Amino acid sequence: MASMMKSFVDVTPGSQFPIQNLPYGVFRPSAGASPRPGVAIGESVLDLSVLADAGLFKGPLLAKSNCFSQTSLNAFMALGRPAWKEARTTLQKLLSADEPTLRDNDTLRSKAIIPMSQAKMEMPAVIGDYTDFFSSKEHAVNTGTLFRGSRELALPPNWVHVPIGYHGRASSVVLSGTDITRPRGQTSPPEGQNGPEFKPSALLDFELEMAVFVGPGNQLGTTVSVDDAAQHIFGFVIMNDWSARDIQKWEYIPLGPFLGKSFGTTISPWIVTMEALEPFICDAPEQDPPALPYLTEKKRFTYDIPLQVALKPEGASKASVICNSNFKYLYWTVCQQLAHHTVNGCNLNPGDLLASGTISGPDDGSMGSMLEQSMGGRKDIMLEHGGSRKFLKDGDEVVMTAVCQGNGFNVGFGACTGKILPVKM
Ligand SMILES: O=C(O)/C=C/C(=O)CC(=O)CC(=O)O
Ligand SMILES: [Ca+2]
Ligand SMILES: [Mg+2]
Repeated sequence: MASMMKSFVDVTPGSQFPIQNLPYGVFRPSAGASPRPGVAIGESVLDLSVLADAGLFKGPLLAKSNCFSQTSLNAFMALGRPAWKEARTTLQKLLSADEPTLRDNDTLRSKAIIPMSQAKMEMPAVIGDYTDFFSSKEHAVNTGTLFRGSRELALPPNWVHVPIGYHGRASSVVLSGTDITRPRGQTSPPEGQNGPEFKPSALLDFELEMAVFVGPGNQLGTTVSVDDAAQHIFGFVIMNDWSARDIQKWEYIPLGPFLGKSFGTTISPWIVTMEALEPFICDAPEQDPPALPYLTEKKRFTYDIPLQVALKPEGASKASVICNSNFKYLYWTVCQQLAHHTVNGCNLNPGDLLASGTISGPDDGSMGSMLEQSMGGRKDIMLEHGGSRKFLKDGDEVVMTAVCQGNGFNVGFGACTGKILPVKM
């Protein structure tokens, strides 16, 4: 049984990275070394390039592949689920407590397994294109009310039929830990003035999201059906879609978000695979009205992934939790998003990033942005360890985490963090 599996590598009870997880990332074992693929195990990183060099991927799909000698995971992503399953089987065997190959080979083991504290994480993939959806009904109603007035007009009439999204900016997707500079830009005319202002954003916000990396893509002019969509998804990361609400509000009609969101988007470094998430499959919300046939799944499912956001002001010793949400709340599933993205023949490529949209839940504690929590800046968000906020201040660090609680083990995502730097002169 998967839950009974144990590794010879030290994994403390409650670790986010037991042998049941094995998320993929790209890291440098030392500052001067080249980036290479690895998996997280306990407090360590297993170097897949070392295993590949030692000829330890012996299965039919990976024995001759050079995908683990690359500086990104794109080539591995492109191989598809049978190769991903082969890799997982090989890695779980090599890492298991009763398998001597790596466990008893001191030279190989010390080369292949390094402390995570020593590893410098890099972007896991070259992201060609990044799309952000808008799939939480709670978030859509909350922001719609704040941006457009009444709760009745909040949800656009297309929302329950179309998984709405916008094309984001891939160049500014950055890895967890990267500082984010407060953007400046145009904002609405202040009371009594008729021209816009140009100033540092005063309404800087986070958006709690998850995103999937696309595996095998599709040719331009072809589609991926909703029931095949899962075969095109490699795995999940946590994502923070930083948003400057004052810039966004002035610019977004009629073409959607532009500079209010393209100044930085942060992802967590470890990609948790669909295989690792299997124990956390659950029902997705029922859809009313029913979706069009091309969006109707034979078996509709999503994942139970508890999410948390904490805010740590500059100099504070502790971060204050300000949101507890869950991936399972989303109305549109990742399979519906991916099928919709390709239904016009648009091609997806390995390494493309599809983000869920802000994940808000049904109660006050589960709102995935400060815009919602502060009711558009009308209410203070109290920080449990002191202070309050309406929007982000310079020096604030936002820490997003996600841990699935399994039967005797956890499957975690690590953290997606970023700190706000003052606007640059
Ligand atoms: O309601 C709006 O007009 C805007 C909403 C957003 O800013 C959300 C967006 O980026 C999509 C999402 O994260 O759900
Ligand atoms: Ca977003
Ligand atoms: Mg963004």
